[in-house]
Amino acid sequence: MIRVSVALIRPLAVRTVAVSDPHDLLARLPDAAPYAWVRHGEGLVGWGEAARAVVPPGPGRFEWARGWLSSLFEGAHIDDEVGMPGSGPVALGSFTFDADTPGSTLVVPRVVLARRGGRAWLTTVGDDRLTLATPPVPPGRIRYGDGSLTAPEWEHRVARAVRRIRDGALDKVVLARDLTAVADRHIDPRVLLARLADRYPECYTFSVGGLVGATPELLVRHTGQSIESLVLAGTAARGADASEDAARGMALFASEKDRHEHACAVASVREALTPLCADLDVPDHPELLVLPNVQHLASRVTGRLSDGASVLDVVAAMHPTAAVGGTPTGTALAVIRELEGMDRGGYAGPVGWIDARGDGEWGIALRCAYVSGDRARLFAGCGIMAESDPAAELAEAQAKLRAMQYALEG
Ligand SMILES: C=C(O[C@@H]1C=C(C(=O)O)C=C[C@H]1O)C(=O)O
Repeated sequence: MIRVSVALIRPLAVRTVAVSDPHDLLARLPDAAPYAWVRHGEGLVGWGEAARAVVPPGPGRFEWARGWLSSLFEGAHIDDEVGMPGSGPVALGSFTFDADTPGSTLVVPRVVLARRGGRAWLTTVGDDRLTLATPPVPPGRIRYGDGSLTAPEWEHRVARAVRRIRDGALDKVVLARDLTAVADRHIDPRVLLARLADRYPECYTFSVGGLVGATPELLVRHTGQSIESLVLAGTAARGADASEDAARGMALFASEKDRHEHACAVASVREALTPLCADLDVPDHPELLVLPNVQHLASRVTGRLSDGASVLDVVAAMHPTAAVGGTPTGTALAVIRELEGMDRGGYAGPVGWIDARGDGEWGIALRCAYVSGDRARLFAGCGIMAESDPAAELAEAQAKLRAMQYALEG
C-alpha cells in the first residue's frame, strides 16, 4: 500500500492488457475485500490496494481528492494497450454525504478487471503477485434491529419535517433511517454483490471500503466531454399483479406531490450543471423506472462540458442533489442534521470510479449497507414534502430497504 508521500517518490507502474471475456466480473473477485462497479454485467471489479487516500473532511474535499489523484496518476508509468474509459489506472471512491463527516476514501486497487462494449481488460499496478482466492460463504440467518431511531420515532421526525415545510422554511427534505443486521457468520460482500447484480441488473452494484449496494441513481457518467445523469425522485410501491403495478405507476405520474418532489431534484441538477456545460438537455417530463421493489419517476439529463472538467469536478458541483438533500439545499442539510439523529456516512454520498483521463461513473450511494464482520447497517430515505404522510414514508423506506435485505438473506 502506498500513501501519497511515498507515491511521489515511488511512482505507480501500471499496465493494462486486453484479455478474453471474463463473463461474470463479480465471480472473479478473489477475496472478501472487493471493489466493484457493475451494471448489466459491464463495469469493473478490483482487489488489493496499490494506493489509498483518506480524504480530509471539509468543503474542499473533492478538490483535495482531485489533487491527490493528479499527483498519483501524473507520476505513474502507464502502459495501456486498451485506451478506453476505465483502462489504465483507476481509483474507486466513496464520499460521505455530509462534507464535514470523516470517512471519504479513494483506493487504487492493485488489480482491476473490466468489461465494456464487447472488450475486456486487466490492469495491474506494481508486480504480479498472486492473490489467494477464498470462496464466498453466505452469511446465514440475519437478525434485524433498530438503528438510530425506532420506526415510530422516525415517523415523528417526518411529521416535524412536514410541519417545517408547511410553515414555509423549505420545500423538500430527504429524511433517512438506518437498520442494523447481525448474521450467523461473517458477511462476505461478494455474496451480497452477486445477489444484487442478479436481482437488480438495472442498478449499479457497488462495493467500496465496506459500503455495498445497488443504486439505481446515476449522479454522473463522464466520457470525454459528454456527461449523463439519471435523476430519480418520486416513488411508488410495486403492485401485486401487472394491472395493479401499472395503476400505481400511473398514479405516480398523476401525483402532484411526486411530480413536485421530482421537479425539485431535476432543478438542482440543472442548476449545478448549467455553469459547466456548453449544451444541456433536460427532459420536460419524467419517465418511469420500474425496479423489483419500487418504481421511480426518472429523468435522464445529458450534456456536453464546456471545458476539461473531470468527473470529480462534476460530482463536486452536483452533490448533494435534491434527490438526497432537499430544496433549498442549505436549509435541507440543517434539517437533516437536526432531525435524522444519525450519521449517514457514505449513504447518499457519491460512489464510483475515475480514471487518469478524468472519465468515470459516479452514483448516489442508495440501497446500500456498511458491512463489517458479521454486522451490517442498512439505510433508506424518502423525500418529504408538504403533503407527506409519515406512515406512507415509513412504508416507502421499508420498500427501499428490501433490496439490501434480499442481498443479506438471499
Ligand atoms: C433516498 C433514497 O432514494 C431517493 C429518494 C426517492 C424518493 O423519495 O422518492 C427516490 C429515489 C432516490 O433519489 C433512498 O433510496 O434511500
